[in-house]
Order: sequence, then C-alpha cells, then structure tokens
Amino acid sequence: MSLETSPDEAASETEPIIEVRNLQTAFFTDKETIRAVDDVSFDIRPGETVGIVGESGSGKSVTARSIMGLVDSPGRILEGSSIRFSHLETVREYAERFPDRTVDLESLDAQYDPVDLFGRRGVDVTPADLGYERAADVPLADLVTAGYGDEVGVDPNACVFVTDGSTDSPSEIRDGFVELTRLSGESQRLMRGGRIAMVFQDPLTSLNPVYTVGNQIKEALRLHQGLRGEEATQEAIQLLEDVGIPDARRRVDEYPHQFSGGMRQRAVIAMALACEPEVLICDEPTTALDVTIQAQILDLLTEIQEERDLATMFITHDMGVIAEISDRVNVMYAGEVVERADVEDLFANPKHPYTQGLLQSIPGQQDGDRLQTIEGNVPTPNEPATYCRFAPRCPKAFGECDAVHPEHVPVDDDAPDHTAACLLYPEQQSKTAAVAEHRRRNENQTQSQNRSGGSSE
Ligand SMILES: Nc1ncnc2c1ncn2[C@@H]1O[C@H](COP(=O)(O)OP(=O)(O)OP(=O)(O)O)[C@@H](O)[C@H]1O
Ligand code: NI
Repeated sequence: MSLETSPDEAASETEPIIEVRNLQTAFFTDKETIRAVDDVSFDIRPGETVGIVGESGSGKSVTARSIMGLVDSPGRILEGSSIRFSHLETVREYAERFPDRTVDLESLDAQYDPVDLFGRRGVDVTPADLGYERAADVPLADLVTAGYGDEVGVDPNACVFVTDGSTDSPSEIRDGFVELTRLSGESQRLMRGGRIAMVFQDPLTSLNPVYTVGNQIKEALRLHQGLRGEEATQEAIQLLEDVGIPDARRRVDEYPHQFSGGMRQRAVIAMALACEPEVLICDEPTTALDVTIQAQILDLLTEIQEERDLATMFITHDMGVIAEISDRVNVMYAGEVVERADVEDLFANPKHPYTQGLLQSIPGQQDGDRLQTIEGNVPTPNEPATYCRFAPRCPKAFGECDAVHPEHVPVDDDAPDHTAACLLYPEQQSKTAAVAEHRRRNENQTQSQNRSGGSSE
C-alpha cells in the first residue's frame, strides 16, 4: 500500500482474506437433490464483519459449513465452486507441509498463455464471464478457480496455489491462496478450528461435558500454539478473563454444566481465540440466549473482533442483530444471495423486495402494533434457478419473474457496491431494459455453468 493513501482508502483497499466464488453445495438424498447453497459469492476482509441474514432454510449454515469443510455426505460442494483463503503465513506453512499439493501458478502462467487457452483448449468461458476485458488480463488462478485446472495440467488434489514467489522456498512466497474446497485429511484439520474458528448457536456442540473448561482451552492452546503446563494454564485463565468471565482463576477448573448459557458461549469464544484464528465464523451465536445476555455477547464479539483485527462472518436471522454488528451484509434467500450492501446503505435504502419484507418484520419498526411478516415459506430448491425463487411471495412480482433468473446488478449508478438480484434493477433503466440486462447476464452464467458441470448430477 502506498503512503499517499488516506486511511479510508486504505481500509477499502484491503484485500479479502476469504473469497467465496460461485459456491454450490447440494445434498443428494434418495428422494431429491437439495440445492442448499446455489451460486453464492462474497468476500470477507480482515477487520470486517460480514453479516449473512435470511429466514430459516435459506442456506446460511450450509454456507458456513462449506467454508469450514463441515459438509458431510449426502452433501457435497459442487465442481466449479471456489473458496480462497489468502493468508500469506498460511500459504507458506501449507506449501512447506504439503509440497505435493502445492502448485506454482506463476511458473505455469509462463507455460500457458491464457489467450491461447481461451482460443484452443475447448475452454468456452469468456474473459468477460470472469470479470476481465481482455483474455490477456485473466490470471491463470482465476481459470483454475473457475474449474479449468485440467486444461493447464493442475493436479486435482492441489490445494495450495502460489501466485508470487517460488514453491521451492516457501519462506519467499509473497502471494497465493489455499483453496478451501480442496482440503482433506491433515490439511483440513489444521485449518478447521485453527486459522478459521467457528462459534455455533449451542455452546454445548463445542464443549465436551466430561472435561473442565480449562482443560479444553488448554488442549486448543497445545494444538495450535504449542503451549503446555503452567504456561498453558496461565494463558487459559487470561483468555477467560479476556472474554469477561469473572473469577477466571477458579472457574478454569469447572465443568461446562457449572456455567450458565452466556458463560458457556464466552468459554467457547475463549476456545476459538486459543487457536489464534484469522477468521471467525459465528452461526447464530446469541439466538439461544436471553435478550440481555445476547447484547453482552454481541458487545464481546465486537470488542475482540476490533482488538484482533479478525475477519468475521456473522450469521443470524435477526435484522436487529445485523444492524448492530455488521459492516457489510449479504441477504440470503433459498440458497442465493439476493442483496448485498454496506450496512448503512442496506438499512437506509433496502432494494430487494425480500430485504424490504425482512425489515418490515423487525419488532418496533411498525406504526401499528401488528408485526408484518412475509407470507409463505422459503422453498427448498431442487433444481438450478431459471426464475426468481422469491417471486411466489413477492408483492412486486411481474410476468418475467417466473421466466428470467435475476442476476446481481448495481441498484443504481451511485452505489456500485450495492447490488440486488432482482429484475426491478438497475433502477434507472426501464423494466424492459432491466429484464433484457438480466437475460443477457443469465446466458453468460449458463454457459460457464454447463462447462463446469456443476448443475447436472
Ligand atoms: N444434512 C442435510 N441433509 C439434507 N438437507 C440439508 C442438510 N443440511 C441442510 N439441509 C438443507 O439445506 C437447506 C439450507 O439449510 P441451512 O441450515 O443452511 O439453513 P439456514 O439458513 O441456516 O436456516 P436456519 O436459520 O434454520 O438455521 C435447507 O433446505 C435444509 O433442509
Ligand atoms: Ni442455520
């Protein structure tokens, strides 16, 4: 970063540490295919809290579990999905430990001209599909991410991609990423609960009833920081104090059942911190707690997030919680992100009819005393969306909503970072022109999806 940039610019230019691209996670049951997460893309930057909000069944938890590598059979992340973790220290560590699964994209770049790739190797994606104007601008990494690794001879087991520096001397690697969708075995275990930690709704999912809270934190400290004995005990006490547990010196020797709900969730957060994570994923961490405790846990999460510059993903169905904790928000519906914006922008100017509906159902936002909810339920998607999944519940739906899949478009020219997947936008265009725009983006999408084979199983 250059010295001239103002702090504000610098903040917005921070590179994402997590980039989720075209994530599709499906469950293949005897009866049906459930497309729980269907083509979701978003970023998380260090020091930022990204909120994911939506009603029950919209795919929030499956998104989180996909990042964590916790999707179990009959669930699977589909081909063409990508989750990049761009943390330099981790890339170096992984390149050192898993040399066989490390690929030097820079040197491959020299061998394969992307211009050539687009032309001759049966690659039917266009540079525009990947967000570039010219073929020469497309980095090989993006082609690999989009599912074209085979064409350039990338080992399908590769999970560490180096884009600057040599794989021969990991300490000199300057840029690269770990592809989380390709982790398995040891590489998976190291990441999960290490660089990326997760806090669930029910603290008892994370705590073992037969060990003391202190021993469980010490185990995490041993695994991830190599601390043992008295040093580990002192650190465990310190962590319990950091998360606001009074009388930590005594409580470190207590069992989870001796803790209240709120204290248990604090202990889980201490355990997560013991791993010194870069990314913290919180899945409804306050939903099971009573209101005053909820507020305290939210304050705690905000505090540690700021102190440790954590990249945080925060899942909730509660718009009030989203307003309090997020910097940016992704609104999910039936497996898709339908609107994305800065938190202020989303609340001041909600654009997707679904977001507008969610906001109207926040208690206390009504003139009358009756709470307005969106009628109907989230559908369970069984096939790729060729229409708007919200249309059957949407007060603003019109004819084309059943026939055209809405793609993300900027809601207006002044807010390029505020996008909605709804045929009503871009707002300044006529309905006909907007629909035509979505149709066009739609066709591009279908082309690249056919290629990656993600949609037909
Ligand atoms: N193990 C599984 N097997 C089959 N279907 C699943 C499985 N896990 C999740 N699903 C389905 O995936 C869809 C998304 O579920 P998910 O748990 O991500 O929703 P959510 O947005 O987190 O909802 P909630 O607010 O209730 O937690 C749902 O239709 C759900 O039934
Ligand atoms: Ni959930």
